[in-house]
Amino acid sequence: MVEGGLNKIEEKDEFQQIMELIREGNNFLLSGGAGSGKTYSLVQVIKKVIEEFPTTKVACMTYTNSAVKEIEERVNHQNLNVTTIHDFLWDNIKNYQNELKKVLIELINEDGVDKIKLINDQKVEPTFFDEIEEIKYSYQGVQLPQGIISHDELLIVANRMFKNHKLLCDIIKDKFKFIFIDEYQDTHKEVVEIFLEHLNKSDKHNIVGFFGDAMQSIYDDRIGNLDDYLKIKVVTEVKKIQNRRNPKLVYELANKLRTDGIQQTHSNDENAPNMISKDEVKLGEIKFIYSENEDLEKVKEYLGWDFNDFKETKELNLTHNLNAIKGQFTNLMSIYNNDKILEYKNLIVSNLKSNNKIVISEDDTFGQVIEKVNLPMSRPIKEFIEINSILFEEAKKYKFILFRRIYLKSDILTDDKKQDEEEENKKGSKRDHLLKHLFKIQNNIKYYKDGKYLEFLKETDYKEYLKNNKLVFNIEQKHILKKNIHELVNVGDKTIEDIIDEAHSKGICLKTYNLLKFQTEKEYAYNRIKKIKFSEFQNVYNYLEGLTPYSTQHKVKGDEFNNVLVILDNGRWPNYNFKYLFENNGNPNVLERTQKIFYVCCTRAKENLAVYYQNPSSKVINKAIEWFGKENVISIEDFVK
Ligand SMILES: Nc1ncnc2c1ncn2[C@@H]1O[C@H](COP(=O)(O)OP(=O)(O)OP(=O)(O)O)[C@@H](O)[C@H]1O
Repeated sequence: MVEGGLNKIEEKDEFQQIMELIREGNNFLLSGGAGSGKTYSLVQVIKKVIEEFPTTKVACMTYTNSAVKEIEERVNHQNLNVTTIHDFLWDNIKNYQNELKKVLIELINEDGVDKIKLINDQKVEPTFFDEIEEIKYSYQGVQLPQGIISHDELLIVANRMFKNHKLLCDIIKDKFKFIFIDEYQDTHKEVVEIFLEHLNKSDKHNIVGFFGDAMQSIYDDRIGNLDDYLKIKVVTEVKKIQNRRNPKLVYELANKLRTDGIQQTHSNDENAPNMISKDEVKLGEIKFIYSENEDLEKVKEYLGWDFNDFKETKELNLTHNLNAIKGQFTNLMSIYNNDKILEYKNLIVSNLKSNNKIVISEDDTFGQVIEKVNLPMSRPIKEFIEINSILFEEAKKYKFILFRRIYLKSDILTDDKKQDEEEENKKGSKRDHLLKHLFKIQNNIKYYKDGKYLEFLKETDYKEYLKNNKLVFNIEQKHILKKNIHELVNVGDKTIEDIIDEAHSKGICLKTYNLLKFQTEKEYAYNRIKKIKFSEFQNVYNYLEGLTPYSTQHKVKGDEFNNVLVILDNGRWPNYNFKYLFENNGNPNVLERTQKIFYVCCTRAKENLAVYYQNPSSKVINKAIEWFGKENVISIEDFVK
């Protein structure tokens, strides 16, 4: 009887199986290899649920704001609420300020919650936040004493809020009968715990659905898989086996790379992008190209792809640093990523957190704190300071209470989540106020250059500028605006500071309060950044807007392109090692991480895939022959000959 029932389920396609689980009131997990059409299924399920349960609301959480936008556009229904996970959690707890304050105090005072700690691990009274009007959420560094929590803290706080408060669980279950989570494998453990454990406190009923692929879990501190929950049958798994994106050679290679045994086949759906007809799948191309020396240009020549067609042709490097060299923004990258004075400051800050004997006063400069803490410098820090002695002298003069809050990290520079102004202001944006301002200037320039005059008029502050100067927007002003933007567009060798000043004085992009705040509170960082040429910032802009052929291997998850070139260079990142991957050895964590990122990269290709390895061992070449086939393993030196 049971067997018969199971067979019946297996005959149904994944969509039908999920709908059946939903109707029976079960949580589900749709897992499937790359290109199996999980996003497509997610949209299909949302549409069906909205149709079948028209009086209920559906919450759908996904990773990036661009994914949010895509799903919203594809479904476009008032009963659907699509957000990032962080925004969803914050929206659902932010109105319970008293409880938020209590939970924060509980966490500050609790041992073992390292992420939520005050300086010197100071413990606090229950009244600690009484003076603060409201707890806020912002990406810009933790400022716990002011009641501001950031990205990572939010997850811990939200988790505790739901754990402590059954009422909150009741409210959310009442509000959303369906909660769907896309790319579940990259979700933090705290989030899964909320939905699969804490919500059970409430007797109300709702359904949680997860979509994703354990093989594509490429971030370390995330849940990775739902095996523990599947075992106790809190969630039922539905597998998607067919591949709709990749040509045959690519998905056959992907089958060899998977470590969990899932083997994909193509669908018989003639509308799928990888099908020529109902019965014939595209073959595609795969190549493993190697050389003894750095020969990337020759590799590209050999491939003959049009890398200017950056929408369909991508070169995937492991790190933003590698892309910064190719995309020519190394100066900005090194300020955001490699300021050893700030690194030293961070070490001092964490030292202070664990050492309550040193007393810091409000007037202390960074220089005075250095003397009080007397923390030895590592060699790279010493060397950096030797080369940048003037910068170090400047840094030492800043008040420590402000200087300690300066936070530069490559993530801030390379965050591509925000694409339009409305999104810019959303919580969760990693960009600092200076970068936001620079993006606004460059949007103006780009709209004008691309002939998008309506967008330009919407973006520019010119009307506000005229109002401030008691002028009206007449024909004469239109001419002046045209002249102004025309001049601004030619950035030449002007610095970031020159362009900020010029855009302001010409009324194109007025300096905001937030910019001024950055300039004064983060003067040290601003003084460094302002000297860089604006054209270098434009390179960053183009890179982040996808207007270059370069991308990181992590960033392309979920995307697809006709031609994909994967560069197998570890970029001095010890977490990854492509040699281990091909030789199947080395540190198991590094190996697993590399296997996953390589799987993600290879499965982006809709037509042609090439990987480039410099200086491989014979063991690496043998593995390449096994995976790619002898005829597809090519020495670029042979090609040149
Ligand atoms: N039923 C379908 N009919 C036609 N095309 C489909 C169908 N399902 C998916 N596709 C197409 O197949 C491709 C892969 O789908 P999708 O991006 O949803 O896969 P995915 O499982 O999310 O992949 P990944 O895990 O690699 O991100 C897309 O181009 C999508 O539009």
